[in-house]
Amino acid sequence: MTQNIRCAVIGASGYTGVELAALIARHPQMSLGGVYVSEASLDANKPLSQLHGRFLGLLDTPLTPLSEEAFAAIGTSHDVVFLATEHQVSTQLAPKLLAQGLVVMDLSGGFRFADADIYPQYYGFDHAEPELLKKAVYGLAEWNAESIKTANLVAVPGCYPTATLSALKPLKEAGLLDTQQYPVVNAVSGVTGAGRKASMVNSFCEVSLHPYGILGHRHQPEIGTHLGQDVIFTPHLGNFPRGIVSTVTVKLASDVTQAQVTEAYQNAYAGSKCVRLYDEMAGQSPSIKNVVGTSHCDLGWKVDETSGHAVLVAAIDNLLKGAAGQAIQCANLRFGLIDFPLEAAS
Ligand SMILES: NC(=O)C1=CN([C@@H]2O[C@H](COP(=O)(O)OP(=O)(O)OC[C@H]3O[C@@H](n4cnc5c(N)ncnc54)[C@H](OP(=O)(O)O)[C@@H]3O)[C@@H](O)[C@H]2O)C=CC1
Ligand SMILES: CC(=O)N[C@@H](CCC(=O)OP(=O)(O)O)C(=O)O
Repeated sequence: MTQNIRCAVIGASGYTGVELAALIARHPQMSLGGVYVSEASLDANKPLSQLHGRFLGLLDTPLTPLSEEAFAAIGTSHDVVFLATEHQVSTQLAPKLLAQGLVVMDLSGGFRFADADIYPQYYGFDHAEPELLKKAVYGLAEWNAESIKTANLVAVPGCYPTATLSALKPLKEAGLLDTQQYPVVNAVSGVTGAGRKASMVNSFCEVSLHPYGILGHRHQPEIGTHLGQDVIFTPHLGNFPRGIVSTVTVKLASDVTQAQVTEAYQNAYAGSKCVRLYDEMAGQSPSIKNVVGTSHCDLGWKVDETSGHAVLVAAIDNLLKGAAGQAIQCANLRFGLIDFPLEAAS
């Protein structure tokens, strides 16, 4: 049980960063070291709890501006750095942190593809570290556990891909999907998915419920790449703070039954503390209400054996299983720690 993994969080004032800091502070085998913002941040030196009142008395640590000096010193007092920063910022910071001998858990999309050609089209910049892309491990914790255990750079998946891949992969791996038909993914996210920085798009009076990024969102190739089959993905922004429901319609291979689909899920997630399977026969369905504030991924499914289609449903908290919670799951695997927060009381 004794371990003390020293953790830093860069981007700690943001929505995922503060969740990370809170999880680390409560982790029985981790300690929270530096919490950083950009050098010119308006929030530099403010206590984290001044920005996020929920953590008053729990996270009063001041935010350190990431000067060159502060950056150079991170390696002397930490084992792992969590990057809760924008994609291109992560691609600039990660190589220098790895060179300091640190393990890096990156929450951005900066290292989720081995192929650098994806970046100009879907992220709007040329990737400066194409060789490092090949070394990064995709941190979908239930599916890549063995590789994560030895990785120095983990690319924690996006929130929509976490929910959607968790629903699709058991069927794909069991050979139950019709490979000629694109799975169709419609997902709704709360507004924290867009980050803490104010913008017209995520302002309270502007958000109702609408699709966005139609046929061009960067999570479409992320899901397709890590599934091994292209999909149609349409995200929607909903007027609630946090949580994602992803509803996926698939064409199944010939003669696949409800019982086979159920068996695929049960086999894939046997022993998983994080993934919870809903019993459709009992009339339950995954919902945001049941996962917000937790690192669970709730899954449900129903097969129409006549038409050969199935509808799969996944629900997660975008800031926890969709970001900070999964990053901690990956760090637990990497350092051989207990399964906090799903094992320990939170
Ligand atoms: N929100 C979500 O649901 C999810 C987000 N992600 C990804 O996680 C990352 C963080 O997202 P989120 O928490 O929403 O973002 P936020 O916008 O809420 O926070 C960004 C953080 O980065 C800091 N920052 C900005 N520039 C720098 C810099 N150059 N150096 C150091 N710190 C910097 C900001 O502080 P300041 O500007 O004051 O310096 C702030 O603390 C992003 O890559 C996002 O795509 C992944 C999955 C889900
Ligand atoms: C509601 C909302 O805006 N969500 C974000 C996805 C957040 C996420 O998972 O982020 P990354 O892949 O960027 O790390 C979006 O659609 O861009």
